[in-house]
Amino acid sequence: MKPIKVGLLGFGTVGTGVVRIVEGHQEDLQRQTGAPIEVAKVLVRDLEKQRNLRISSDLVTANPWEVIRNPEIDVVVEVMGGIEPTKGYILEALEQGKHVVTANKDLMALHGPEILAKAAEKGCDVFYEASVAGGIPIIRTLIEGFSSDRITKIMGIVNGTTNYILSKMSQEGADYAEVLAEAQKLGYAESDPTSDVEGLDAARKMTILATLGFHSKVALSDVSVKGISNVSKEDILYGKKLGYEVKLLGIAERKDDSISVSVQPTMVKMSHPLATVNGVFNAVYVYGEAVGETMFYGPGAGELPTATSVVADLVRVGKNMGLGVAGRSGLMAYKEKKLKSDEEIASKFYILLHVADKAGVLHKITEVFSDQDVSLESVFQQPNPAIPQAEIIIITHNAIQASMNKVLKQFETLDVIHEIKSVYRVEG
Ligand SMILES: NC(=O)C1=CN([C@@H]2O[C@H](COP(=O)(O)OP(=O)(O)OC[C@H]3O[C@@H](n4cnc5c(N)ncnc54)[C@H](OP(=O)(O)O)[C@@H]3O)[C@@H](O)[C@H]2O)C=CC1
Ligand SMILES: N[C@@H](CC=O)C(=O)O
Ligand code: NA
Repeated sequence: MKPIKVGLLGFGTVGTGVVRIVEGHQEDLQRQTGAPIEVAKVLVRDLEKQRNLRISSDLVTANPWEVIRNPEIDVVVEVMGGIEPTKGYILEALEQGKHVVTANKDLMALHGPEILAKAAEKGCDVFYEASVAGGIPIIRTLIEGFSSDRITKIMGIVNGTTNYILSKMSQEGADYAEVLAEAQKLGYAESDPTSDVEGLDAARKMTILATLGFHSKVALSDVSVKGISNVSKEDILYGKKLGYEVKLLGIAERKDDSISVSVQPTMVKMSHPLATVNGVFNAVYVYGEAVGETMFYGPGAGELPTATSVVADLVRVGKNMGLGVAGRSGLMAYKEKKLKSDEEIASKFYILLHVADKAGVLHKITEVFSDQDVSLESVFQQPNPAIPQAEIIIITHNAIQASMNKVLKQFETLDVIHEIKSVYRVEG
């Protein structure tokens, strides 16, 4: 039986996991694909690096063309990351008639349509399950499981690093910088963790999910993004007091055929299932008109969970090769895209203010809200000897962003408000 020969681009956290699973689960994989899967070549950047090799050192190269233009190789698995030179390598591999499996959300969010078009032209498969929510099979769920439904909302905790940080801050009062270093050590973070903590990694994943869920070409630039680097211990503490957990939430909604996609720290009501997702775990909540509410949960990053998705994609390629049906993974983005402006988006809001600790302050603040027709769900005030001022924590009822912006603008003119510390969207 002719083996399915695989060339790996990258042999870091995910690449090592791929080799481990291909080796450890070989018999089961072979039963499904009908042929053995063989890692034939592995590209790395630095040949001198100390590695725990599970393959013959002869297979390791620093020359990309030994993988991409190797006539023996059937499938290129891209787990090196980044946009360039990676995009060029993938396009060349497709040009050479090779199928591609990738974990690269940066690339798929920015250039997915171009890569998928090239694959369709060449009759090759491109699968990218690991690119969103590492070990959760959410991409094939959207493409296949919900092909009969109309999805109207996708809400996700789709970044493992930030969820790990926020959970440790909430549960153990841990220090932000220390937990980030831990997440890096555990192999969860991107090579530049700024894209994790500033929300860009989650925005890339939401771009992919929204494109698949709404059948419209959502661009990364359509996503409004805010990360967690300014989330304070205070926010987490006060959120808890009021019954909320702070989560970095991606929210994609379609209403009256207009789409909005955002990523931001959000107060999630503790009774909502997303509030209970902790550590490196991810979860994606999907609402379909026919199916109603669904939720998918699992590890969002890490060596073996991510590699599970990569190897599952490899099995799919192997099956398609056997059946002669490769090359049909094109992007089904057939709907015109209409974007909703941020100003029109309605939600509840959490606001933390530092104010003068004197009579009449609360009255002035509530007056501003009523001027803008924003009603309040709860207001909580306490002195804070550390500042020394008072802190006011407010949760509003549903209000559109435009009204909230006007409230915040008016707050800036009130001398009793010393600082608007935080403003977050509230869900649940
Ligand atoms: N880690 C995770 O949990 C997850 C990662 N991903 C995605 O998977 C991909 C890989 O991530 P991860 O394994 O963590 O990354 P690592 O940094 O651990 O590994 C990257 C590998 O690619 C090689 N490499 C990088 N750039 C080049 C280059 N220009 N030429 C040749 N080789 C190169 C590196 O070589 P060398 O070893 O010599 O440095 C290394 O072996 C990324 O796209 C990431 O976003 C997706 C889901 C989860
Ligand atoms: N850095 C990413 C890795 C998986 O995509 C994360 O933390 O989720
Ligand atoms: Na996935």
